[in-house]
Formats: sequence, structure tokens, C-alpha cells
Amino acid sequence: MIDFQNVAKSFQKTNRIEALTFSVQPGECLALCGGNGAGKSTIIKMMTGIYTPSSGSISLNGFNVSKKENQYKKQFAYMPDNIYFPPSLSGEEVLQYFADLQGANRSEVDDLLRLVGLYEERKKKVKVYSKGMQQRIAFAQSLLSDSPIWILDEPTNGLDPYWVHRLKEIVLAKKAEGKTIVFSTHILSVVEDIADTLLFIQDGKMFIHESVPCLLEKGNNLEEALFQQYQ
Ligand SMILES: Nc1ncnc2c1ncn2[C@@H]1O[C@H](COP(=O)(O)OP(=O)(O)OP(=O)(O)O)[C@@H](O)[C@H]1O
Repeated sequence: MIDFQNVAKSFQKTNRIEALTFSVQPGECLALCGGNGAGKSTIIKMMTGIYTPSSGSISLNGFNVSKKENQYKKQFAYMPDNIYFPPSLSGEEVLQYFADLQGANRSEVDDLLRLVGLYEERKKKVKVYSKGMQQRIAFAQSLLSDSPIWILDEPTNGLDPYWVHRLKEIVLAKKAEGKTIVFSTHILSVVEDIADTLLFIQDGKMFIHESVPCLLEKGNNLEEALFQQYQ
């Protein structure tokens, strides 16, 4: 379970996230949406301990997200929105590097390379990978750990339609295994296909927090349901 209690965040005295309270239940898949600059990545970075909230508290499966504590770090796997890859390493070496860093088993690397369709190109340096290929390596990296919570910041960014489809299948399979999932996206059809709940942020405030099936009763699709609420 992910729990946010009155979490706010300011940068240089400007409030960017206003007292946000919500939770994600075990096994739930929550989509984080909102306009550019709304605060999605900031929320995700606070969830993962990269940013410290200005006030309020966050816990992951009961463990406080705080610089002074370590237990919460074992609760989640994370795919950042822009990940640094040592450019001189090949795709295979990058995953081996992350496996070592996370204490994961290197034997999983081949399977993950196959899962993200990069096994044939595993010896190529990541710096020559396309944006979508780098994104798939970042996605594979987040699958090295079998933590109960999986947090993905714009995972479909740069993916072609086939890989968006595959990513949805993989996320749904992980959801069926009982993982608690949070992902951010601008693609409402992805939300419709895989999320249980939508949290829509506008200017750092919660605008909508509702189950996807309930939202879909308000329109033929999520886009229609959401834009009716905007008007
Ligand atoms: N480290 C930082 N220092 C100062 N301001 C920041 C910092 N990180 C984020 N912000 C500001 O906080 C606001 C929210 O940014 P955030 O990256 O969370 O938005 P987002 O919803 O993820 O946007 P996008 O959809 O464009 O990726 C923006 O106004 C941004 O400029």
C-alpha cells in the first residue's frame, strides 16, 4: 500500500504540490495524469524518496519514506522518466550493471533482454540505441527487482505502438501477480486499458481521483469522460 498524507512540495518558496492525501491499495494500478508541469514527476519523486516533501508524510507498505530510513527502499522498483546509462556500455552490460547495483541475479538479464525485444541487439552500445530502445532498457531495469510496488514515470514515452501494446500486456501480467503499480502517462487509452484508478493532477492539486470503470460510465471513452469535466 502507498499512503500520502497531506503531502505538499515547494520549490524556491513556490508551492508546486498542495496538501495531497490519497492511497493506493495492494494490487491496485493507479494512473497519474495531468497537464505538463502539473506535478506528476514531483509526486513520483517524493514517492521514491528522491524529493523530500515540504510537509506531510508518505509510506510504502507501512515504511516511512524518509532519508533517515532504508526499509522503504526494498518495497519498490522504479523506472525514472530519464535514466542515465553509462554510454560506453552495451545494452547487456547496462542491465548487468543495474543487476549488480540492485543485488539482483545476473541470470535474469537474458530473459529481460528477450522480454523487451533487445536480445539480438544486446552487444550494441546504449548510446546508439534509439529513444524507444533506451526506454525499453529502462523498463527492463525496473523489472530486475521483484519488489511489491512498481513505480513507472512515463513508461510509454518514445515507444512505438507495438511496444506500447507489449508494455500494457506486461503491466497487466504483473498486476495479475498482485503488484501495486503507479505509472504516469499522457495517453488516456493506456489508462483505460490497464489502470484501476485515475489520479488527475492540475496545478499541483488533486482534480480527479476516481475508479476508471466509474469514469467510463460518463463517456464513451476516458478522453470524452475527462473533457466533459473540464468544460
Ligand atoms: N527540482 C525542481 N526545482 C524547481 N522546480 C521544479 C523542480 N522539479 C519540478 N519543478 C517544478 O514543479 C512543477 C511540476 O513539475 P513536474 O515535473 O512534476 O511536472 P509533470 O506533471 O511531471 O510535467 P510533464 O508532464 O511536463 O512531465 C513544474 O512547475 C516544475 O517546473
